[in-house]
Amino acid sequence: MIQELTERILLHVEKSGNVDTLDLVQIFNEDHQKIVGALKSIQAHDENILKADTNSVKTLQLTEEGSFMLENGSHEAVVYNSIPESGIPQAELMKTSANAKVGFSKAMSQGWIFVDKTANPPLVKKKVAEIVDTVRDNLVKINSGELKINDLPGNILTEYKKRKLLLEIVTKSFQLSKGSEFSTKLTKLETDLTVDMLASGLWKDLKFKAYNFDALGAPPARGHLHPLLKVRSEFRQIFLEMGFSEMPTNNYVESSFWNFDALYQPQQHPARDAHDTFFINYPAKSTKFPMDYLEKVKTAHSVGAYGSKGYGYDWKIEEAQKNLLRTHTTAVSARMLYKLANQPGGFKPAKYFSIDKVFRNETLDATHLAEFHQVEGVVAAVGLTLGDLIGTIYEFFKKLGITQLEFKPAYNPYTEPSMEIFCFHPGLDKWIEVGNSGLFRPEMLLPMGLPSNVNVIAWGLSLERPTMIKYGFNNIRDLVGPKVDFKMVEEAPICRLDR
Ligand SMILES: N[C@@H](Cc1ccccc1)C(=O)O
Repeated sequence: MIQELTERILLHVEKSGNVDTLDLVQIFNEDHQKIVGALKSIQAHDENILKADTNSVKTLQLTEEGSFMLENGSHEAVVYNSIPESGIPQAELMKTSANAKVGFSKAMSQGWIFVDKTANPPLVKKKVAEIVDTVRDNLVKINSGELKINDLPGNILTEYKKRKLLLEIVTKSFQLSKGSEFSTKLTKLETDLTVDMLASGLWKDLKFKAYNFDALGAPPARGHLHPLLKVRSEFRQIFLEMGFSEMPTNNYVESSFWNFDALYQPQQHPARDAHDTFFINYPAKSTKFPMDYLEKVKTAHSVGAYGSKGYGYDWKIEEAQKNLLRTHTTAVSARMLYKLANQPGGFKPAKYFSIDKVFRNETLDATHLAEFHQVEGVVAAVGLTLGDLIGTIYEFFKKLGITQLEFKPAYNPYTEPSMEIFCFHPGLDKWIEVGNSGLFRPEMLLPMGLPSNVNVIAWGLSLERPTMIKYGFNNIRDLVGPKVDFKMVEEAPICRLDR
C-alpha cells in the first residue's frame, strides 16, 4: 500500500509541480500520517527526488461540546426553543436541558428572552419572534472547512475558544516540489552488498539504502540485577556516604553463642526455640569460642556482673554451641564489636553496617518469608547517647527521602532503651513500621572488653519492605521465590530511594 502511495505522490508532483501534504489528504482521501510516512520512504530512497519544505498550519477542531451544538443548536438556542408562547417559570426552564444555565444567560444577553416579573411566579418569555443561531451556523461552516481560522474575526475565535467549543490544532506539513533527482519511479534499494555484486561490478549501478545510525538494534543479552540488589546498592551507598564500613556477613551458619548469648539473650528465650529458629544438624555444634569471653558471658547471664543482677539461671555451654542459620545480622555486629574491643592497640571508635540474609522459621504469608535481608547500622564511640541514636537515624532516613519519623518504646534483650522506628509514607498516607533500634546493654558490651565509657548505638531494618514499597509489590512472592517473573527483573528500573 505504501508503495502505491509513494507513486501516487510522485505522479501528483509531476503533474502539479507543487503541493502541500495536507492538501493531499483531501486529494487522495488518505490519513496525513500515512502520506508523511510515504514521503519519508521516498526520501529514504534518495533525498533529492523531492524537495520537502516544512510548513506549520493552524486549523480549528470542534470539541465534544462544539460537536454537540452542531446537532442540537447552541445552548442559548436550545433554551429559546424550549420556552412556550405563554412563558415558563425559570426553575422549570432549568430542568429542560443540561446546559440550560449557560443557555439562559447567553439568551438573556442576546436579548432573545426576558423575565416577566408581573407574573407570579415570574415567567421567562420570548422577547423576539425568531432568532438566528449564529454560533451553530459558524460551527457548521468551521466543521465543513468552509470557514478557516483566518476567516473568523478574532473576538469570535477567542469567545468560542473560551466557551470550549473549538480547539486550535497546529499541524506540521510539507510543501512538496520536484528535487534535482526527480523521478516518478523508485528503484528498489539494496540493503546488502554481496560478493556477487562486487565480482560482477554491478554495485556501481545499484542504489543502496542509507545506513540508519539511529536504529536501536537488538538488545544485547545480559544479566539483570534483581530489585533487591538494586535497593541494596542504594542502601550501601548511603552508609558509605555516612562514613560506615561494611561488616563481613559471609557466614549464614552461626553458633547460638554469637547469635543469642553474646547478645545477652537468655537461653530460655522463646526466639531460641526451633519454632522460630532453624537449627543445623550437620555439624550440630560449634566448639571454638574465645573462652575468656565465653566465661564472662556465662557470668553475666547466670549471676550477673558489672552491677547487673543477670538472669539468675544455669547457663549451659551446650546450648551456646548449637549451630543455626543466623536469625539476625546483629550476630555479625556482636562478632565485630568483640573484635573492636580486642584489636591490637585497643578500642577505637567505629561505624559499621551490613546488608545480608537472615533466616527465621516463620509462617509464610504475603509479607513474610523464611529468609530475608537485614540492613543494620552500628556506631561505637565514647559517650554516645539516645540523642545520637535518634539523630543518626534521622540522618540515615533523610538520605532515603524520609523526614517524618516517630519512635516507640520497644523491647530487645540486647538493647536498653529500645525503639521501634515508624515513618510517615505520603504515598500510602499512613505511618508504617520501618525498623528497630537501641543502645546495646552494658551486659552485652562489658564482657566483650569494651571500655565502660563506650556506648554503642544500632538500628536495623529489612531490605524487602522498602523494596516492596518502592516497586509497588503487595505480595513478597512476586519479589522472591519461584513465582518471580523474570520479565519484571529485566524491566524493573533502577531504584532511586529519594523519590
Ligand atoms: N536485630 C534486630 C534489629 C536491631 C538491630 C540493632 C539494634 C536493635 C535492633 C532485629 O532483628 O529486628
